[in-house]
Amino acid sequence: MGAMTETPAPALWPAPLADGTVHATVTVPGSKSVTNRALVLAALASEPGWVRRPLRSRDSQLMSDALRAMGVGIEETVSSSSAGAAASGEAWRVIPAALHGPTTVDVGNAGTVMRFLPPVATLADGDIRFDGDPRSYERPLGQVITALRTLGARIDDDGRGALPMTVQGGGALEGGTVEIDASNSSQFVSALLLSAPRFNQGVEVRHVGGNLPSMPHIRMTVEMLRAAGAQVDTPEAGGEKDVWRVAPGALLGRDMVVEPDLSNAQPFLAAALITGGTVTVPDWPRRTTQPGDALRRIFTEMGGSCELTDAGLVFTGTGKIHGIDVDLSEVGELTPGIAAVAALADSESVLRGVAHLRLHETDRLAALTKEINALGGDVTETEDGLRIRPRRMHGGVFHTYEDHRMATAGAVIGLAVEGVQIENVATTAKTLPDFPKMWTDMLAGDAGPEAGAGA
Ligand SMILES: O=C(O)C1=C[C@@H](OP(=O)(O)O)[C@@H](O)[C@H](O)C1
Ligand SMILES: C=C(OP(=O)(O)O)C(=O)O
Repeated sequence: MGAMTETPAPALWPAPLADGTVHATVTVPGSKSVTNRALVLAALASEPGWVRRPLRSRDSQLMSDALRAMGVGIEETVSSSSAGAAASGEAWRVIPAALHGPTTVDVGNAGTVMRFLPPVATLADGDIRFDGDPRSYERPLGQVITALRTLGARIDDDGRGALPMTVQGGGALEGGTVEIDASNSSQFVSALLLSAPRFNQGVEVRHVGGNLPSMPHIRMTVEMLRAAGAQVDTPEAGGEKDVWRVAPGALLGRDMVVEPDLSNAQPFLAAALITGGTVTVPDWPRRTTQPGDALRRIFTEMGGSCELTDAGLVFTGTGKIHGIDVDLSEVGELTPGIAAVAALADSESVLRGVAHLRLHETDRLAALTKEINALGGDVTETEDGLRIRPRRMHGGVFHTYEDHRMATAGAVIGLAVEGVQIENVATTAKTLPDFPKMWTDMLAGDAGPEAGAGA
């Protein structure tokens, strides 16, 4: 209906060029994956619990809004506890309740919400409709829908194996044994396991199919379930390969402290690597299931060095960046950031094992190839990843396809290439709403909510 109704083009954000080496301490907000699992487990518990230092972002907001819509109480508090730093700061009190519909869950473009909540909805009394961003209609969900039907659920969908759909919650789910092909997303396995203590028979999930990606995220699910009191059998604990079992039983209301999001630390560590500077990330866990921990190894192989100290992870670059030949199937969400660094390296890189990234926020293999090449780079898609030959790049618009990790990858390239403009940098709000400010603060010498506060 004419020009007045046209949506304005998203703003362009001039990615700052680094004018020297970066030296900063960057406090990274909580992990998306841990926050959204903690919320689900707390909502399914038999007593109230706490989620401390949660991530506050679009994906975690969608998760808490959806749980609230099904009846769960989530009270947001800020505590200045004398029990130590881990207990102070933002804390969400989660008060479980009988889940009910009718309601509609907006999943946005959050894989964790669109996969983890349909099993929860089977436990609700009433219809729970699932809808989301246009991309959510394209991201695979069919394996979860079919598995839930096998376990006793009633789901009304249009037969495409994707959103939108309605779970006709019956207040309980029988559970039992189910086979799924989770080669497109580890989240299918995590989804079935997370709610399984509340299924009458628990669950036995048997993955049948190609290579299962993102295993650390499945280990995160298992560890968090166990921390909440669930009994879980895993392949690692001497069980059958690709088979997980969760026994039925009550979940405890726990006090969970969310670790910093190590995958969101990636662009900041990359800045140290590229500029030959030092970036410290406080509270880097000594032991974690987060895939971002692999950055210590990967970015060291690409030319940096790091040390885990009492101040956190101290990562130092030399300004020299080496190419890498690496299988990223376990840590797929790190691919855009690694590709950005690889485009600036002194030799070719091959990133393997990540065909499933074509089904993420956007087709990440196509998007990275197109956008890096538009700046003069030389990237080709392979069957399961990317081949990146570094070449002198120039400025231009870096499109982000509503993918937070495309935006941060573009910012990394912009540190070394003048005139890169990131289209819709606001899309980083999916998991890191303060990214533009954190980035400019880092370049000024510090970043993060506690920076400069003497913390
Ligand atoms: O369970 C999780 O929290 C996640 C699992 C992974 O998904 P895929 O297995 O679909 O790659 C990861 O990429 C995503 O960012 C978060
Ligand atoms: C793949 C990702 O997200 P999602 O949880 O939406 O799958 C990601 O954050 O890289």
